[in-house]
Amino acid sequence: MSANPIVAPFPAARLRRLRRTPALRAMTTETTLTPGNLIWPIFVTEIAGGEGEIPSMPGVDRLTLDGAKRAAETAMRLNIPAICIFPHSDPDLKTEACERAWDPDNIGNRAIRAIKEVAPDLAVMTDIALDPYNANGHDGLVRDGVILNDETVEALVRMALVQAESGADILGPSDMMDGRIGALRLALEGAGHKDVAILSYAAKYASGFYGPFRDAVGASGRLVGDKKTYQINPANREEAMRCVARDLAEGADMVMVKPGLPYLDICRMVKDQFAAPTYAYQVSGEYAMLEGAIRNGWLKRDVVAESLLSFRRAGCDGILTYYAPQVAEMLA
Ligand SMILES: NCc1[nH]cc(CCC(=O)O)c1CC(=O)O
Repeated sequence: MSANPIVAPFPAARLRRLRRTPALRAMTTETTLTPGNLIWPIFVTEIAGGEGEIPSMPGVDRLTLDGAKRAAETAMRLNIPAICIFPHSDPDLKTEACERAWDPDNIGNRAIRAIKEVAPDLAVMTDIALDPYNANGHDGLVRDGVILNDETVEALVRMALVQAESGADILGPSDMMDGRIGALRLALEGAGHKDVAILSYAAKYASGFYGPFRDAVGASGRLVGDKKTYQINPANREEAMRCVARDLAEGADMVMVKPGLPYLDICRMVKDQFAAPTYAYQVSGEYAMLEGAIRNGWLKRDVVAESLLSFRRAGCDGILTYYAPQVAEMLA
């Protein structure tokens, strides 16, 4: 936005004139929020009795496969174009080698197929990272306390091909290893999955706001150390721009900034610099903050739509948010 608005001196300019009535306000609304802007992240469990509310995300449930199907139908009814699957996998089957990440019958892949059965037109997005299947909770393979980059990328490629085979429309690499987008794109082309899109978690920060998510997928107790050797330092902007530039150059179709609200400056920079499809993830900790305050009566529920509108104002084409169904219902 480089325009230089001309404002007449008062009283020639009375900026309140255009705020006076709902009609005038509607005419001068600059940004919009529609269900088409939303991607709905869901948690799917394979553990008997693992379904139900996530304590640190009140109002968000872990779903069974049947629950995931019902969510897909809800998304279709509400015109939410995409659902994003996060697996809650059996802790006894987590290993250091993470083999289950590329098992066609892991809960993530079963959920893709289940959703495609009932809602073939719904876009299904996945998560590509080893953490749901990793004994130590990291997104990458670990040897002697070091997160291995290149070996992890090979594992991610295996994981991605199986997800594509299972019917995923959009792959979401959330691991922050170097070189994964190029490797994924090459492998997808090679395997005939040329139309599978990649939404890269390109600017993903080492944030404290992921806490409730790690509870939701059962990774909290396991994580040894932190993710600072692969996720971006929250102090950095330029580094995020390099990550986005690199991922687009390697073949990402869309890019994401994560977390959302505390990183709106990054969203705006990405949109302005790269003019690519840009998404933000309003992460679990942001959900917990809003929902906690709302449930305590400290905030009214309309802050939810306001928070999502702020992403649109910051240049995002869409938002991954646990509030997707609630907001879509409100907008309907
Ligand atoms: N691959 C891990 C992953 N994928 C999505 C989220 C966070 C989402 C949220 O907090 O809502 C995380 C957590 C992490 O990096 O530890």
